[in-house]
Amino acid sequence: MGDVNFLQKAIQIVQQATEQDNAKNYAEAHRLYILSLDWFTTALKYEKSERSKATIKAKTMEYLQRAEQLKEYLEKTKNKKPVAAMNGTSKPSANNTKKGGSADDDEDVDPEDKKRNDSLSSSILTEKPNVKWDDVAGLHQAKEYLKEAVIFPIKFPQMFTGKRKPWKGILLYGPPGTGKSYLAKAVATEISSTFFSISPSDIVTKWLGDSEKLVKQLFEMARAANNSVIFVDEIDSLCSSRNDQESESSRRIKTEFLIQLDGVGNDSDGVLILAATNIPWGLDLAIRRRFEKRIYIPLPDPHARIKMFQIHIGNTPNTLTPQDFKRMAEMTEGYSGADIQIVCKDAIMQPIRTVQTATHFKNIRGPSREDPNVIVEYITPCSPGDRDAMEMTWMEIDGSKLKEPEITINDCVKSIRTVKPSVSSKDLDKYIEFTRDYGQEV
Ligand SMILES: Nc1ncnc2c1ncn2[C@@H]1O[C@H](COP(=O)(O)OP(=O)(O)OP(=O)(O)O)[C@@H](O)[C@H]1O
Repeated sequence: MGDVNFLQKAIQIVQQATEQDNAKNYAEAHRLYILSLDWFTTALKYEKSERSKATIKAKTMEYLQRAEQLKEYLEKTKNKKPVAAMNGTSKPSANNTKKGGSADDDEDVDPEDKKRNDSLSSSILTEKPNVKWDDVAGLHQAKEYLKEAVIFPIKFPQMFTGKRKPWKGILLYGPPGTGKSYLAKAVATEISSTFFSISPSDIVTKWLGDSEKLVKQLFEMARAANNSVIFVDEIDSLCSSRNDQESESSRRIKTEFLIQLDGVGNDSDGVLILAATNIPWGLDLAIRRRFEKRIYIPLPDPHARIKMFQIHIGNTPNTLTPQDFKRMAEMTEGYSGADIQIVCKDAIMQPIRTVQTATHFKNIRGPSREDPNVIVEYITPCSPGDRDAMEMTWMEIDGSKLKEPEITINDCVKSIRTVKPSVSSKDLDKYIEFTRDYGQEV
């Protein structure tokens, strides 16, 4: 789905949210506002125009604030505190109560609370993705830092006594698609202890109440689990720099994060906070300072790009040579890991397109899929001029007889030409500047 669709989808949902808001269906309006934020955030990632990005960001902030207003209203209503009904604008209007407009539906104490808590706990508790260190191409120094920060303290606790303490907070930052979340998944896979993975929507969406209590609960769980990692993806959405537009709820979440990051009043030993952002300059300064290690995750170098092509083409049948991989790496200067993954996914589909568009096929012999020692007959696409060419289409072929063509360098070159890099050199300058001032080159 192209980025234009992401934006259209976001606008469509937020229109529904506004309709529900105006109809005073505040719970549904809140849900739709939050849902639209996910789509706006995704559209933002793929948006190239700075002007459009600024507009999307402003609208996203506006809808987030409205969602938080509704959340606070719903929370207060739920707790039976009389409050002015939302008048559909961004602020509750005092005169609404004069009109008897207060929508204080007398709900009983909401039995859903516990269910929300449980569902939230399950959504943020341990996940064990199957990503090995070797699946992450390049980023050797970042991997070493993460092993030093996470693996060593668990494997060799005796080394971390007295003044030698494990790192408490590591911030991974860099352009979109460079492997920050992928590295976190590798950490989750490689460590034996508990890995908590949360995204901003977990904190804001699923809890119609004080999100900061959730942040506190999360850290308490992590401390109880001992030697655990909390991974916060897109932390800039939760802890952006202070501004007078931010809502009360955002302020409370940030304050709670600060308290927990400092381990104030709690023994937070054994908890590592790993966070990722592609907007490090948007982070609240106090939050940024509490991440002792700030590691820049850059675009991959040619060697890492070769490795990425090998990882993402994998064992799909292909005729690629080491020279071909080198050539693809040279052609993809400025591509992120995510861009290369998309190139590989497209290249892997090329043989399917060859079969779909072929007008001639021929018989070949090859090892059986069931038993490579047995040679069987297959049928595969060929050019019309081929000596054994038979004019037919794929619809006339018996499924198991088809031998799809192998991926060739031409397939890959065609895919590279259709997939453009998602990071501009202007974006890179901002990361280089941030790294010079606050970060660590790896
Ligand atoms: N270093 C890498 N090695 C192998 N694959 C990679 C690497 N970096 C990115 N990828 C591929 O790109 C996909 C997206 O990467 P990832 O989600 O880690 O990006 P990110 O840096 O977290 O991006 P964002 O900031 O947009 O969240 C991964 O699932 C993986 O398939």
